[in-house]
Amino acid sequence: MRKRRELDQKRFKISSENQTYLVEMIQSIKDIKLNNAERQKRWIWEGIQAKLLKFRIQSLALSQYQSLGSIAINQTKGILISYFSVRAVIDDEISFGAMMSIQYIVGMVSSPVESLIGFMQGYQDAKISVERINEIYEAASEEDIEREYLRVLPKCRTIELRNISFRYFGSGSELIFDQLNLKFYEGRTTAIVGPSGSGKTTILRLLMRFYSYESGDIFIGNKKLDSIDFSFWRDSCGCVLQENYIYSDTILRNIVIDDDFIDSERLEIAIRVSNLSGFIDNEPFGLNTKIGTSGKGISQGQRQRIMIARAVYKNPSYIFLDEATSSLDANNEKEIIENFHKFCVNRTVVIVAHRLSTVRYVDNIIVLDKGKVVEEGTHNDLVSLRGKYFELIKNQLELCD
Ligand SMILES: Nc1ncnc2c1ncn2[C@@H]1O[C@H](COP(=O)(O)OP(=O)(O)OP(=O)(O)O)[C@@H](O)[C@H]1O
Repeated sequence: MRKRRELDQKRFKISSENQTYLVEMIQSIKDIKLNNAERQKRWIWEGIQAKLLKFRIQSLALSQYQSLGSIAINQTKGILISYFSVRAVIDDEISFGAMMSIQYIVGMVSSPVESLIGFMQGYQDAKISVERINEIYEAASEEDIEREYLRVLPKCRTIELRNISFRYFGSGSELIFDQLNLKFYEGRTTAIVGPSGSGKTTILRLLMRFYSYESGDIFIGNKKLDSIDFSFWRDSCGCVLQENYIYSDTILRNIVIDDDFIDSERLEIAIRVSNLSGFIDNEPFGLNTKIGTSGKGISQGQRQRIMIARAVYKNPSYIFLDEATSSLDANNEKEIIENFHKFCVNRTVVIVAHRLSTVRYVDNIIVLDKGKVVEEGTHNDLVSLRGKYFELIKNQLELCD
């Protein structure tokens, strides 16, 4: 059993590696062609297949040993019983007829014994599978089930990060934030700007509670974010992240993800704000047009607009946008930003952006560098400061002037 479990664990690991690799290959097929990397990638794939084959042979050998063992036990038992019953006949202890009866009974019993051994093997396999499924069932929940969580937002909706220290698991010992302090004021739009890798997206991920921080706290008004129910909090947030996913479903079901009942008023607002009506009207099935892997292909700009509509449909109190308009053409971007400004009144909004067009008119800009706040203020304040913000956007300013 122990050997079987060990083999199964190894096979599971290598099968997962195989699957991850295949998914990555399918997703990056154009890039592989572009870089003429077919041969190199195929070698890696063949290496994984060879490892898989090795484990398959090992588990096949183990099954053979087990069934050989059961045959050997069965045959030895038959030989021993024949031997002793023959000896008993020779010693005149039993009659020849009795010996024949014993042989007959033993023959009748051996088939159920073989089935029992087969059953034991099947039972071991089933037990290993159940153990693996249980690992998922028994995985700790995001929330502590013993604790009571708030299902109402505090009156004050300002978000405050106090002394947050955070590092990604497995990325060495490097802290992404060391005692970071930040405020996103209620009812205002704050933009986070900064060089690539400065930690902008990570802040949004922490706000969405995808990761836990090492120390410090995030406050919503006077309540710790930790004390608010996870799903309630995520329901209160409309989020457009770079990792958002388009499902293989209709446009409608990509905007309205989890509601059985579709609120037509909210849907209309979502389509209007994200400027999607032209795109939807041009499709023969309108909102019911299938998109995603098994549907109609969509452009990056259309994808972003669907994500914006998804966030708006939730009618959230908080909006977090990560480069949400980076793939839009200038006209679409302008219209969507204007629509969004109207929609965001009285909502707390955090925008991560590189484009000046997105951050220029926000209430507050936070400039992040290597996980630290280096400047903060309005666009005009920061431009006249001629510091880091100015450095970041000066090329775009020249284009605008
Ligand atoms: N999933 C992850 N695992 C490990 N490290 C990560 C992960 N995501 C980001 N990082 C690291 O965290 C740091 C901050 O990354 P983040 O994506 O927050 O930066 P960013 O300012 O949003 O960058 P960009 O403008 O390029 O999107 C980077 O050094 C990056 O290498």
